[in-house]
Amino acid sequence: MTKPSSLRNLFSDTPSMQKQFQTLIDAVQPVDGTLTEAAQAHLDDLTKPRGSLGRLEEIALQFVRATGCLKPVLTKKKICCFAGDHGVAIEGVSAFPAEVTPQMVYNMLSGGAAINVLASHSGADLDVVDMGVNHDFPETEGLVQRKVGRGTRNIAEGPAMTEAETLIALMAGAGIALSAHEAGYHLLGTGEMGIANTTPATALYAVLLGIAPETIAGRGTGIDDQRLEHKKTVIRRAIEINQLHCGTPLGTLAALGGFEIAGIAGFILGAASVRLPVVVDGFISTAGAVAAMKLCPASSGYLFFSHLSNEQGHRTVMESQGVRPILDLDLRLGEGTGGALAMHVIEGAIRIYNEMATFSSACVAGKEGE
Ligand SMILES: Cc1cc2ncn([C@H]3O[C@H](COP(=O)(O)O)[C@@H](O)[C@H]3O)c2cc1C
Ligand SMILES: O=C(O)c1cccnc1
Repeated sequence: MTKPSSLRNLFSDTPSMQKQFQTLIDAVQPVDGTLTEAAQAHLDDLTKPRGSLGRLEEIALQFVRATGCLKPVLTKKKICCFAGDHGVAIEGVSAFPAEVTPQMVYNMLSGGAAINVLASHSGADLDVVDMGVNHDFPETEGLVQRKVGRGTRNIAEGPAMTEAETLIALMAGAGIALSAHEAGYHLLGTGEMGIANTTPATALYAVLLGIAPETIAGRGTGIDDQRLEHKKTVIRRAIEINQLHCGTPLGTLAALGGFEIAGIAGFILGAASVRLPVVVDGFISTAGAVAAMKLCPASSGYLFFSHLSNEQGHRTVMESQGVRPILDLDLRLGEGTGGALAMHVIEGAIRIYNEMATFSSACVAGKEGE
């Protein structure tokens, strides 16, 4: 499926790409834990019993630590939906044909997809990023062109991408986050579109987290029992055939990932390098996040896991990371939909932190005995 692309030719110098990528990773600093005490004291001084806003308080603390700012601003939000095709679609692992990837990109560009509605509902701007769709799109507003190839190779037969292609996709994602930072965004969200991409996501989890793939392989777009068994076989074959390439997180991402998944991982690393928090969507976006955290553990503090996907396996993955996602709405769509919804909650938490009165400013008596 993959053909040479102009982008790939531009960056064919792998050592220099590796150097650039290392510079990006080195720029990611751990979140600022020294602010926790002051931020907690502020939360405790607001006119409410201590801790009564539960996870909103935790979210506000995390946002302060991530941004390194005791008075954080959160008004401008952007969701980037990364799109890519997958060679493994030919194995019949999805309930839908691969043509749906470009068709859904067009749908997003004309405003008709779920993510258009929910991004607009949460006041977030939306860009669709062509990381590797097997179709040439005309220049369109809202479409960011970063095509690395026209779909990955079939992971059941060998590596999805070369390490060079993976570095290009990672750096493209990082560049998009850096541009968003320059444009003044305060919070980013991930999304994805790519028929068959629950298959590489599952294979990545299995290898990066050491989880048996059959326990986390799910129905994706709605495959039946027979196709699910076949999908598990395909994933097992992909892991086996790519074993030699999976010695490092980068090698694993290249062998078993996808252009949009690598784009998401890079997007997260780019955002983390400039202390820009990212809301991670569901099952596939989380695979990009896990890859980012394996490549650079310090990036984890910048991530808000938006929701628990209904896709089989997401709970196991979240538990393995010690994460309790913000929402649990039985969503299993992707595109960034869960992230868009969780932005409401995060924005609510920051408004609470910034706008509530304190006991002294509102002349409210404190807890008896204190
Ligand atoms: C119409 C349509 C819209 C979507 N929006 C997101 N996905 C989601 O489903 C796909 C992954 O599931 P699988 O691995 O089973 O193919 C991805 O494109 C994901 O974004 C969609 C899928 C379809 C069919
Ligand atoms: O949770 C998700 O993101 C998801 C689940 C199934 C299919 N597509 C996306």
